[in-house]
Amino acid sequence: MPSPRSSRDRRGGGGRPEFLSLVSQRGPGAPDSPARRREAGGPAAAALPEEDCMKLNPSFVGIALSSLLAIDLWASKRLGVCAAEGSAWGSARPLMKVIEVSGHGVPWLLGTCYGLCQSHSSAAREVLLNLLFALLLDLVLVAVVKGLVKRQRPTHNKMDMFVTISVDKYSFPSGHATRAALVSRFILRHLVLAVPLRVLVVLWALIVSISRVMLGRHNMTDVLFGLLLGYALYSVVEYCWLSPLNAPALFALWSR
Ligand SMILES: CC(C)=CCC/C(C)=C/CC/C(C)=C/COP(=O)(O)O
Repeated sequence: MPSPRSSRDRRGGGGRPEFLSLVSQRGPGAPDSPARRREAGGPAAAALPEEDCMKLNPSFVGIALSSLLAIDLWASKRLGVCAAEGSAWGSARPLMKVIEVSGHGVPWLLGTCYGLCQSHSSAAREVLLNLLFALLLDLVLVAVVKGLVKRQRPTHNKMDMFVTISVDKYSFPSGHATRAALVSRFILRHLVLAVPLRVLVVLWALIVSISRVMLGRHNMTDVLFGLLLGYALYSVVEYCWLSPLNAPALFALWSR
């Protein structure tokens, strides 16, 4: 019966560490396997071929990513201080839930539609119509990414959120963070506000984002990616900006 030692030697160990992933990908019997090369010749033949070195990179990237995700899970759990009534900051949970509603899709959609119905100036109508377009685009994009990535919400999350749709059982990216970044960038660009109010808008976006982790709804990477996505999405909205010139039928509809 072969001893563990002899089977390690057969894989070409000989006291030197071996990258099993490479060996097992090619198989010990493959004609160009490192083991065969060592059997065939001197030190030059024992060196790893260039294509094998290239194949090492994905595993290093994989290890780096897994470590990052592990840190993300660990830190997000520690920061989930309002995840339940009994958590360290459980008494702040009701306030966090108010902040959650302030970044929810329903109030923003209803508020924008209400504003559109009430607006009498064409400039206000144009801005609000584009805000509505931005909010809908954001909902669709977040739903698509959540459906593709299918990352589960943190285990410490209590699923007691105000109005959700089916993909909201997934957590990547945070829809609240995406909306917060998108809406705040939109407001800063299209509303004339005094500096303190502009600061307040940015603070609101940050507080909504941080509260997602504190409530235990998300891991930090969900929120960070959400913020980036929302920020980038605003550029798309600006690029596709709807106006009476490029969408006359739409504006005619709202001016009736
Ligand atoms: C018109 C239409 C389909 C409205 C749906 C509005 C709605 C229910 C949006 C969901 C908002 C929500 C709960 C997002 C989840 O946010 P996370 O930060 O937890 O990802």
